[in-house]
Amino acid sequence: MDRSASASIPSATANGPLVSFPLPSFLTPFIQGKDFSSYYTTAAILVSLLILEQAVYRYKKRHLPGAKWTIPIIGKFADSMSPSMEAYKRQWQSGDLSAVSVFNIFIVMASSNEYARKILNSPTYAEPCLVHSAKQILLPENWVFLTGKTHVEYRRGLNALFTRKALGTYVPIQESICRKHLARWLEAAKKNPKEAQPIMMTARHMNMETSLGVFCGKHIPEHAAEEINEKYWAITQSLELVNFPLALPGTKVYKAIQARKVALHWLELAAHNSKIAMANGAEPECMLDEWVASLADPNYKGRKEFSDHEMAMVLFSFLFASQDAMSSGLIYGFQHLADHPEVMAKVREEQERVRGGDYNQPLTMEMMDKMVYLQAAVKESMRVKPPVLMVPYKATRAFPIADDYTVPANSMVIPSFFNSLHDPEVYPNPEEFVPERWLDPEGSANANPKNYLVFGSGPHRCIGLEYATMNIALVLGMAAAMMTWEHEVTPQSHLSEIIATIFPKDGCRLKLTPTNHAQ
Ligand code: HEM
Repeated sequence: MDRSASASIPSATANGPLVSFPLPSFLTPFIQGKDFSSYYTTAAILVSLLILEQAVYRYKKRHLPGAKWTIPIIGKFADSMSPSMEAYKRQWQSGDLSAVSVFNIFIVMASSNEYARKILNSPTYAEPCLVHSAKQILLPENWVFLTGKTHVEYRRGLNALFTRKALGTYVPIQESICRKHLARWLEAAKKNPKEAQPIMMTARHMNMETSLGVFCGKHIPEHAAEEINEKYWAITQSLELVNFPLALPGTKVYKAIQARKVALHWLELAAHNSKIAMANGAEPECMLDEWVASLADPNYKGRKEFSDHEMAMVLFSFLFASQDAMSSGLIYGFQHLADHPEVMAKVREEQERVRGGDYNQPLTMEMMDKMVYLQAAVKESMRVKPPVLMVPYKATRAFPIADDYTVPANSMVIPSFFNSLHDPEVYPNPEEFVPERWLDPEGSANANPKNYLVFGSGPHRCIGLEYATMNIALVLGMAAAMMTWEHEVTPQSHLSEIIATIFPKDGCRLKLTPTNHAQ
């Protein structure tokens, strides 16, 4: 071994190791010309760090269920790259609270209703942290990252966009876009009437156009909605728990950032156009108009000035929060109705009754209110297959979540909704799709609203929940009027793919046939 070069390294490490032992010959090429002692030092530091990593993990985990040792450095990274329902269920069933570590981020999963709700309703201890890439995609100044009082105040101003009056303004936009898309689906089905087609991407496309139509009305051109839709898939794909840290060209986060730039460009333009239209005395026709009108209302208390960029960021946060969740809810809605012909028949009967046999009559909020059975079916569909399985929060300080366990400060703490929504005490036969359970006001489902965590709970509870439920009902009701659909069940139909939200693994393959009411 050539140690002659040792004189050239700093004196503090030049004296060689305290204990020497023979080195395997395969290592010698790597240490040619280097001071051997530095390798011992480096190795000792590395081993100490790895031991420390395990000790810290064990110290934080205490008695919680979870692996006794964490995989050095990466932890359960591989699992987080390819999440599966089965693995999640195992985790949730391992305990009301359980522990994992990914890249040294210590994570506490909360699966019971009590603990999930406690996290969502303890803003002094925990705040949403979304996925790792969210700040790069949404921009750090986006309102969704506000916390505490500033968040509450900002959000209060946005409530004007989801009042019953505002929702009523959106119904005609939703209806016309829905009719247009379903007619397109039927046109495409005509070319190959015997073959089922997956609705995964076509349903996403309809949702995107509906959202942009509702948010921006005529202030955004149709081709912009096409462009945003085309690029948006890059954003969905970037929503992994942990991403490659640098947004270098070619990475998923880089592509998502490019997609956001396109979306923000069009949304800013729409905000600008809405302000001009409202200043010229137009009636509100979309969400932006409702917002501008609410700011001009003399009774409105709160901040009155929002730049085009700020408005665009709010709309983009809505798109970000809704595109995947709404698509998941809608696609499972189609699948559940097709798999339960007895429910489908009741939905059709209700459509006939509420529309009085006139399928050209424009839909209104009052008509939507009368579709009680359809609404129960939508609620039940999202209970059985909750679009959002869990929401990552961060413990902003030591969080005494249970008598015998405190979540260490800066840990991730993840309330999971599945067990609450599948609690057999509240929802007997929880795996079964039974809309009737929502029709009995005294029944256990309605008596335990705290279990229905589809939209979260507490200060960050979904702001768009009424709109989302109404939109899914509107599309399914319209589809029930315009077509029949048959589900081609494959071995993958009842397995869930997790891409930010959950989807049937085969994309939900449907064979569509027009009814007499499809124009
Ligand atoms: C089926 C569709 C949807 C589902 C299942 C869903 C679910 C959720 C969930 C679970 C949360 C987190 C709640 C919490 O932390 O407690 C959330 C938050 C949020 N959702 Fe939704 N959502 C849906 C549609 C929408 C729509 C249509 C919009 C807007 C138009 C929207 C806007 C938001 C926003 C802005 C937040 C964050 C609220 C805040 O931090 O204050 N969501 N949603």
